[in-house]
Amino acid sequence: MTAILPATTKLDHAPVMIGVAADSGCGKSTFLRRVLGALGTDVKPGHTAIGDMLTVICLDDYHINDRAGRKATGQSALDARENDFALMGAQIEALKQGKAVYKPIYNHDTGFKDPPELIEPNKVFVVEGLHPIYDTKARSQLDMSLYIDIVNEVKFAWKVKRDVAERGWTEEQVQADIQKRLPDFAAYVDPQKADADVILRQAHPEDWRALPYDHAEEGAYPDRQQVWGDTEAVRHGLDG
Ligand SMILES: Nc1ncnc2c1ncn2[C@@H]1O[C@H](COP(=O)(O)OP(=O)(O)O)[C@@H](O)[C@H]1O
Ligand SMILES: O=C(COP(=O)(O)O)[C@H](O)[C@H](O)COP(=O)(O)O
Repeated sequence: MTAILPATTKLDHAPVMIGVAADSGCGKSTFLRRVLGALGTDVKPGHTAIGDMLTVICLDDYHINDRAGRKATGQSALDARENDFALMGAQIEALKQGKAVYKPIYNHDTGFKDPPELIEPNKVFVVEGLHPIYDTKARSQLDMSLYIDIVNEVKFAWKVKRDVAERGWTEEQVQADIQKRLPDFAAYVDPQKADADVILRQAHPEDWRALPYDHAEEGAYPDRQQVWGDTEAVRHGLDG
């Protein structure tokens, strides 16, 4: 199957391309679901969130191996060798040029790769995941890059809660996985901060338990602004 092809949708301008990087459990998907919700456009049902003007692509789809394959290599999904940066860079470049792509899919529920899906042009693309700023080719296509930097205590609690509730793991399994992934986080994910245009941090991480967040309330959640209003944006590179 051709991975890059002419688009059926034509754009007047090149799309805006934004990268959002963070470790697992830092709230990337939650944050971007809220952005899509705030835009108020319809979102097509499917693996990738495609709204009327914004498409959010999850870069986990570029994992080379499925879960069993990673078990065989003994490498985590954070390891650069487990991610197809050549295809990721080529497809992000193609989307930026207004082309369509057949993007692979990694299915977190099954741990398998699903058949590729067609992604057509859109006005704005967000590419979110563990490594949007890691590789030069993908990074060079971005108009803006953002790194979400959440303290360990908070992100690990969020990850445990989500992976137990939504991905079928036990708390012990998630804790063990977190410990196993720590060196790869330091080697492959955290360094992207140096190249990010913007770093988002919680201003008061010690208060996180007081936040009235509940996944079940998604869609009818009254305090969205409040939660992310508690976030400090640190701008890099403006002072030279
Ligand atoms: N702003 C937030 N406030 C409170 N809890 C949050 C927030 N963002 C995310 N979470 C919690 O963290 C979990 C993981 O978030 P998610 O968006 O899936 O992370 P990522 O996509 O970075 O792996 C969510 O299921 C939710 O329980
Ligand atoms: O860490 C991530 C992304 O996580 P997130 O979606 O939380 O950002 C990897 O995609 C999974 O570890 C894949 O491995 P598995 O599916 O075996 O856990």
